[in-house]
Amino acid sequence: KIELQHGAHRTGKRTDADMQTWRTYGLGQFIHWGAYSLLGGKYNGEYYNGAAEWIRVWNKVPNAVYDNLYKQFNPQQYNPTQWAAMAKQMGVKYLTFTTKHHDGFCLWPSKTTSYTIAGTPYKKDIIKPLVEAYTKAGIDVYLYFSVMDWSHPDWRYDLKTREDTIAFDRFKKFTKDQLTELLTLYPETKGLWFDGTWDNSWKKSGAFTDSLEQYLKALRPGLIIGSRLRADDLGNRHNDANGLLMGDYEQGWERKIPKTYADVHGNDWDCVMTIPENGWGYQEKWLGHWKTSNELIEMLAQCVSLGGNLVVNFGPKGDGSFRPEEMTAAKDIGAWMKINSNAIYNCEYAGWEKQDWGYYTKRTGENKYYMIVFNVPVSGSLKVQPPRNWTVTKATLLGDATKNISLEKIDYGGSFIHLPKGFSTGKPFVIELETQKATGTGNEQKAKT
Ligand SMILES: Cc1ccc([C@@H]2N[C@@H](C)[C@@H](O)[C@H]2O)cc1
Repeated sequence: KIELQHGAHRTGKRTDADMQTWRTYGLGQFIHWGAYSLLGGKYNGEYYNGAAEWIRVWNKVPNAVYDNLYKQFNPQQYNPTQWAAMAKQMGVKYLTFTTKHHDGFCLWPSKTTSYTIAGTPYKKDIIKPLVEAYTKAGIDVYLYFSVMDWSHPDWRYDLKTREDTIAFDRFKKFTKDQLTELLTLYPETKGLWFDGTWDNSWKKSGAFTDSLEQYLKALRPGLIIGSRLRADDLGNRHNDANGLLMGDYEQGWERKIPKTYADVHGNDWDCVMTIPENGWGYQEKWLGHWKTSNELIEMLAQCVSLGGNLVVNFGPKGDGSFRPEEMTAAKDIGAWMKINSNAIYNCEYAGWEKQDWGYYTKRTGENKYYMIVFNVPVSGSLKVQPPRNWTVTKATLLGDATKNISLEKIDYGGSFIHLPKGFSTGKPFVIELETQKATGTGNEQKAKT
């Protein structure tokens, strides 16, 4: 064990009510919106082949051009009530929204810089009406904040000289002031989602990241902050030098999903996912493959089956409207959740042996299990093999309990669920299992020799 002043201060999961709620979400929405949304990954008729919100680093866009884009930001179609309604219909339980991305443009009227929404033709605070609309719709709001800020003269990638350190100390104060504004202006928000914390300057600021987190949590008791904020005494991020997670949940799953429960290391976690291949801000042209609604539903099932949440990203245009592909995804996922959300909300890792037909989830606190089925075997029968002395007592198809699906015990353990001949819904479906754990002497089930 390595002695650390600024490593993890807690082992194991947070057990308070705010974190219990976070665990129940299942499905979230990310929204990336800012000056980059005005370009959509394109400049002078050419497309940037990287992530659209990173277009400022493309040498074809002069910094002076990019840094003045905000003077055109005037989203007359911005309608946070409509955004919240779309998210509500989709079945989303929490939103993560970009208050400031790496470019430094603030979507709230910050007093710490002139590079804010107040300096745009739109003038008005974007965040307040958004927080109100989503909170009113019953969706919790989390604020994305990029520590790295390309617009700030005191930002440093590394601390090589005394001058660097003096400048970066000013930058740390600026960062703390901005975060204080956000927590003070938007008291209904539940957490902060940090990004832009991978550079050496931040890795060398472990003590500051620790005191900043403690300051923010004192300012807002219950605040939820992932593992992407902190660095320990030695510059380790996410896990400290002793392998302990620094944060309320693991925030490393960006555009990737754990393969097995072992990969989760007993942490809470969520996966943030783009619908197109890469790129979070609005991109006029989606290159390559983008996820179909069924693919997104399968990612959702995968995440919840391994004890996490899936957060699907949307990148509205500069005018505040969404792409048709995103609206379709929201509608399709919403239609599926309307029937099957019992397998997603308030659910956790089931711990049953995974079968080829899909994923198990378990309702927290109950002996209720769910089968989220993507692949029906050629036999039309789904094998369920719970741990020994668990038996399945009832199987019900969500959305159509009349469909008679029969249950047959298997002599070598578990059950078959026989689907009606020619059964197909054309999309993933869910079977709810009521189960019982056999009590008694336990020798009812002869161990096979
Ligand atoms: C290498 C890399 C750095 C930053 C990112 C940012 N994190 C995502 C959540 C987006 O904000 C993206 O710009 C993505 C990849």
